[in-house]
Amino acid sequence: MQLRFTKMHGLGNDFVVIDLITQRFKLKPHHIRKIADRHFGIGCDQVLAVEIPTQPDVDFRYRIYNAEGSEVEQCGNGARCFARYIRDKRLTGKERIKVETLAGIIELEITENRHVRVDMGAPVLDPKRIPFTAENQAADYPLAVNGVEWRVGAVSMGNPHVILPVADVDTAPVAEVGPIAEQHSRFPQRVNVGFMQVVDRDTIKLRVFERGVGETLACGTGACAAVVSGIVQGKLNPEVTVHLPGGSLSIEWQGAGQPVIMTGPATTVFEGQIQI
Ligand SMILES: N[C@H](CCC[C@H](N)C(=O)O)C(=O)O
Repeated sequence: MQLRFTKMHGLGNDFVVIDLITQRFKLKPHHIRKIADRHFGIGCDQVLAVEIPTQPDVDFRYRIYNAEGSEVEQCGNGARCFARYIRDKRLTGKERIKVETLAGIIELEITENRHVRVDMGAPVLDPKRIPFTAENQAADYPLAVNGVEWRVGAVSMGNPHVILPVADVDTAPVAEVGPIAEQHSRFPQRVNVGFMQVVDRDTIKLRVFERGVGETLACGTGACAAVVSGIVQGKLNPEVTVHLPGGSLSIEWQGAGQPVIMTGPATTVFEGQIQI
């Protein structure tokens, strides 16, 4: 079958977006792996599917698949691209759209400077719901990775994140520690691994080794999780600029029970068709 797709990225975290409303097709893991393959397919970090919602009072359903084929709960950079896609394809005339994801409903808004503002919902800090094995909820936790004891943050944005503090992201052991931490036994659903350098109370630098992908140029939910962890640890103010290798995001969190607001760009690169 020929599938129409749109290639997009959010700060270099790249996506293949497929409209499964006008194209009836059931994506299976091996399809995802072929589409995501940077040599034998199109190439991307994640595949995003646009679907009809299953819940009332929601505009669209947004399904997210990591390059390895696994379906995941949430994707921040993907959410911004999803909003841009819906707007550019004129699939809605609304300024704000409600989107159903595995992690729950998120609200997307296209701002005047073509950036996208996303209400990512409230973060989850209860270890049991991340999920993360720990006696009690804490601002940070001891975690032994490859024989080194780290003090890490653990946060879910619908998907699990562990945040490792580093003095300099440029020399952070992402390639060595990322894959080991991703599979750590205390994260039963594996985990996205963030390496966070606090520059000042309003600024961090971040690199992320993503679950099911590897290091990406940016991770939206990773940026949200890192800021939440830094605020909980008393290191950051409520509005933070997050500098990632692919660019910068604005993240805002006013505290427990409040949603995390992420604002940043979304870019369409090209359209195409793939025989699948
Ligand atoms: N790898 C993530 C999903 C994509 C998240 C990322 N691309 C973002 O922008 O949030 C996971 O397995 O939870």
